[in-house]
Amino acid sequence: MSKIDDLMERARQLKEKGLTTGEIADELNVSRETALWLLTKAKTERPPSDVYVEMKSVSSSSMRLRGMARILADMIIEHGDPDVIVGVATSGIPVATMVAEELGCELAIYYPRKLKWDGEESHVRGTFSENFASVAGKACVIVDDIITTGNTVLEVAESIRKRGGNVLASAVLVDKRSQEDLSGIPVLSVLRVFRL
Ligand SMILES: O=P(O)(O)OC[C@H]1O[C@H](OP(=O)(O)OP(=O)(O)O)[C@H](O)[C@@H]1O
Repeated sequence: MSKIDDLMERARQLKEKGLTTGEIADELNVSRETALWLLTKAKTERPPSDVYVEMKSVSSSSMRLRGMARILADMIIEHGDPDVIVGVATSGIPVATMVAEELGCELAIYYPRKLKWDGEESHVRGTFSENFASVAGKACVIVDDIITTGNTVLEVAESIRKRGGNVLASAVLVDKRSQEDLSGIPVLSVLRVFRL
């Protein structure tokens, strides 16, 4: 099965489970336009300009993830001296844990709004887990696996600031947005995807 066929099948299965096009886009880490194309036009029209990043070869191995975490940790220390690494659920948690260990930082966990969305409530907020470190009064670095639109990082940054924390930077394995910063927050990444 080709990668496109595989993605079409995954998109179809997610749709059957009741996910919206936006949720399918998040799940597959592609743009909304690409998710819609996979669901409706992949057999007839050329795809929108987008890239699909296969993370499984890294995320299925803790040893490989540790290698990536070391690279991020090395980049983070050039940007300051964080107290707390904020891991974004779900896929950001393993790499954030390893980055925190590398840097000797505390670990906080943030559950983004979209993970709590149940299709009804529009006022749902993301939350920090009470079982991990607090961000209040601390220098924080947000760690996730991938940036697609940047909305998740911006949501986490807003929540950190509301709780009295300071955002030093965000650090991800792959940055599909490819800009130096997100509303002034430096974006550090192992790989950055540029559209030509
Ligand atoms: O830059 P954005 O457009 O906000 O997208 C990036 C977010 O999307 C992915 O999460 P996903 O919703 O797939 O959940 P997961 O962490 O459970 O894989 C990824 O892990 C980031 O958290």
